[in-house]
Amino acid sequence: KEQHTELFQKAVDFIDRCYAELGFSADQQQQRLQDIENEIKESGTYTHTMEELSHGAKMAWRNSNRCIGRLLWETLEVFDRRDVTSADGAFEALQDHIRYATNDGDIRSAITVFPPRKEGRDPIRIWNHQLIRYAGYEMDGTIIGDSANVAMTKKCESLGWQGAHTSFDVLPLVIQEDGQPEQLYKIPDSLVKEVPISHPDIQGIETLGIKWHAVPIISDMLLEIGGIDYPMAPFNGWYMGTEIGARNLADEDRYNLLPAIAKQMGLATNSNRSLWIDKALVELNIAVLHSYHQAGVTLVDHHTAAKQFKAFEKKENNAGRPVTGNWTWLIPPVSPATTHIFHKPYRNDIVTPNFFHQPSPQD
Ligand code: HEM
Ligand SMILES: N/C(=N/c1cccc(CO[C@@H]2CCNC2)c1)c1cccs1
Repeated sequence: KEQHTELFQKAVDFIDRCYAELGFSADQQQQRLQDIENEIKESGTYTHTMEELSHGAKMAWRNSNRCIGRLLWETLEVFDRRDVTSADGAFEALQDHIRYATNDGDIRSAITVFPPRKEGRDPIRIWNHQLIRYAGYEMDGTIIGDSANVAMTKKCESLGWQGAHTSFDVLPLVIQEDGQPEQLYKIPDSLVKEVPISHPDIQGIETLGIKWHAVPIISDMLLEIGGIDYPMAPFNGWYMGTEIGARNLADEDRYNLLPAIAKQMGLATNSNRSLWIDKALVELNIAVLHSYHQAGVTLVDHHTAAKQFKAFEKKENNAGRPVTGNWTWLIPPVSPATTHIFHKPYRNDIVTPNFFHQPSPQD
């Protein structure tokens, strides 16, 4: 059938490049393609070997146009959990991922791959955007916690979850087996490493009681490799400081902390021209970088990250691979024009393997 041909074509394209990169011979490649053709004819799909899955996941990171952290694409730890089909089993695997990635602060980049989509059905899905995120509560006009997560918080409450209503309640995981009602799982507190935010010079900032979690673990994107879709493949790296200091804690429709920082700095906030917002923003980002360093938690500043991305560009050119990128995401939200990225264009061509946004399980 034509969709078998389409799938086989995607497999050929992937195996060609993957086996060339892994140094396999033309014969090994031909033999593998023959096996894949037979498997597709028999079952309508095909199963990646451990090696194909591992290298495919690394290629997907390397092809992520919006990612500034791609220099380290080959260091990704890949956990093959295609054996997991129950929500309970998935919860165990997710706890293993959090433990491995956190590594007491010396963060290790990892991805856990759960079973692929089969005949249009997803064996198992996670509803969370990231494994560790803070609840957001709407209380008569004001919001407590992370306003980005108000809907997810409501979803968890509808499933019986009750948060403590602090600004930093870690949300439970919502996991759904195909055709089953979604289930709630509380991540043990001992697994959630957090960093209290203080400033090296401005003492008052510590009194604000701000903190953030150590490890970002994206759990709602789809990993596509050679025509096979993996709708549940949570992956983590470490944060770039600006994500926390210039967006999560600074955006007006997130924690909106710039006025509070300015107050601790004794800045007048009644004139734009004084650039008080910019002064508060820089000091908050200094505080984030200082705090993660103090806590021994891996974090990269946006200048270092940009230099690493430059090294990635050079490495890819030497490998004869074009670098694709999404400029609007690659430039950092603080001092973008001080990085080389700002001053050059990038082609935003989509190359697979890659990570894609997908409808959330409730859609
Ligand atoms: C190792 C340290 C890493 C750093 C510092 C880093 C940094 C970043 C940053 C700053 C963004 C933009 C996020 C935003 O603006 O909201 C991003 C996007 C992205 N990163 Fe990385 N990254 C790292 C590792 C990884 C890993 C291990 C993967 C996957 C295996 C990955 C895949 C992606 C993807 C797919 C996006 C785009 C997400 C979207 O479209 O919503 N990154 N990265
Ligand atoms: N540092 C990171 N940052 C992000 C990477 C991908 C996505 C996100 C969150 O994206 C949200 C949607 C747009 N901005 C917030 C953050 C990483 C997460 C997982 C591996 S590295």
